[in-house]
Amino acid sequence: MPRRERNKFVKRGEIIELLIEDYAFGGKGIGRLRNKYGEFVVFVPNTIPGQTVKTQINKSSKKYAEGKLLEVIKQSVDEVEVPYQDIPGAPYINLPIKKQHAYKTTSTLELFKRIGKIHDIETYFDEFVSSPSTFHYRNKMEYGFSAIGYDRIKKTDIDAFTLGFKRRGLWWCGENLNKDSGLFDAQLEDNLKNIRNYCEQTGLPPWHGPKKEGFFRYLVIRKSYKTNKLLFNLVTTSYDLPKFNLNKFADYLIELFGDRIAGFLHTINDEIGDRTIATTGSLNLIHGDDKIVEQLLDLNFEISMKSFFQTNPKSAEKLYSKVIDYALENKEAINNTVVLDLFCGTGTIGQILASKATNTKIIGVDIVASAIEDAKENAKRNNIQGLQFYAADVGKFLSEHPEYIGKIRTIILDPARAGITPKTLKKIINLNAERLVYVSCNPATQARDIEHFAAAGYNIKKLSLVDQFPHTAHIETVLLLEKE
Ligand SMILES: C[S@@+](CC[C@H](N)C(=O)[O-])C[C@H]1O[C@@H](n2cnc3c(N)ncnc32)[C@H](O)[C@@H]1O
Repeated sequence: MPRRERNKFVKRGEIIELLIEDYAFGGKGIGRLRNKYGEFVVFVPNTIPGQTVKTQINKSSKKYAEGKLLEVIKQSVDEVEVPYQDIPGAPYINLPIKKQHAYKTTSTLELFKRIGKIHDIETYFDEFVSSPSTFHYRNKMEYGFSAIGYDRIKKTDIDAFTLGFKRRGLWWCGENLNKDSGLFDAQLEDNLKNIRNYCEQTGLPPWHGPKKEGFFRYLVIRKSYKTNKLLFNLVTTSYDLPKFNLNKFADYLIELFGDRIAGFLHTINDEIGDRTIATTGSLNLIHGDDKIVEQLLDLNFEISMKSFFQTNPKSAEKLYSKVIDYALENKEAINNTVVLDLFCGTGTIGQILASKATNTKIIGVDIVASAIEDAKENAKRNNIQGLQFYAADVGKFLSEHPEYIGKIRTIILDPARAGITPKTLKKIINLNAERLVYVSCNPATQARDIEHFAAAGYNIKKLSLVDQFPHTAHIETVLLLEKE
């Protein structure tokens, strides 16, 4: 085995105090250790420049180290108080939104320089698109039950009945959400403690992570901003189910939320994996409807518990508008042509584009069959013509349809976080389209792919950043690429 090179500053496992001086892409705070040998960088995820933190080093190489955040010893002068319960999913909630935007912009542009080798990326920077709502923007939340809690004063695990989120970095340990986190629905989250009390009083056990046993597992809620309705899904194991009255629980939810309840579903998940939806097991409707309706740019979308839908619909409207603007910039390359919408999910982009273009045929491709079913249903409901959807792997689809080579002028790409595989990327390049609109939820993989597109003659024309998830490190990017 090759010998791991050591540095002269810090060892794995060591606990140190560190001043965070800078921000790197993906929400990593940068601290620096200095001694007679020079300067050494330590990354600490989920920290803010100006904070002094206690961190435990979990990666250490010759060039840099990375630590896990244990405690914020001193806050940054930039931090402000907010009236919400702090949760691991919103590490930057105390940082004013303008500062968050500035960190996201500089760190993303830096990434395009470093990974994508686009050293003049600023020249193509179009705009930073803010989320219309800074708080209460999410339309879905998954809360977990846990038999292990955490005593913040004694700093130790305790036996408990918790409903909320995992404690940051401790997969086995839950923490109660006792009030609004500022991200989802305030009424729902202010009532979560009542739901927890109701469940605890049944005497049935919450899930015990290490033992992989228990009855209550998750409570998943979807919200429609169009109708203000809530769709509930309680996930439990099956063994104690005869002791739990699902209809009575539905009545309790109605007592709490009245006619805001769209429906209540129950999922049986006996698998030990940490997922809400089991591959085996069942999803049963106990009360009301199994879907909610959401509106995006005047189109209606029916969303079931399982289907993918953008988590911040108001910001998704802005994201999609940007994609459509870039696509329609050259109308000649859209109207009366065939456009490929690759990695199309529930087909939202294709539907919006078809409704705004003239005589355009849009072919949507996604690997998830249920997303394609939803895409077809939604297109029918919105009465949009000219769309064809295929459930297939994009690479395989392109191999099976050589007739598109040289015939496509515009392609929309919106892959998952992993980006585009090298083989599929080659096939996309092979289509020889004039223009690509590439949307990404992970600019690191997008920047990697851009280097290949650039080598094939595609130049960046415009780049926009869209803030779909305020208070997190996530950022979505939209790129317009054109062939020389
Ligand atoms: C970011 S989502 C796209 C969302 C979509 N544009 C929308 O607005 O609904 C990425 C999509 O890529 C799909 N996907 C992942 N790997 C794929 C593959 N190899 N072939 C086709 N689709 C794939 C996923 O199922 C997912 O729906």
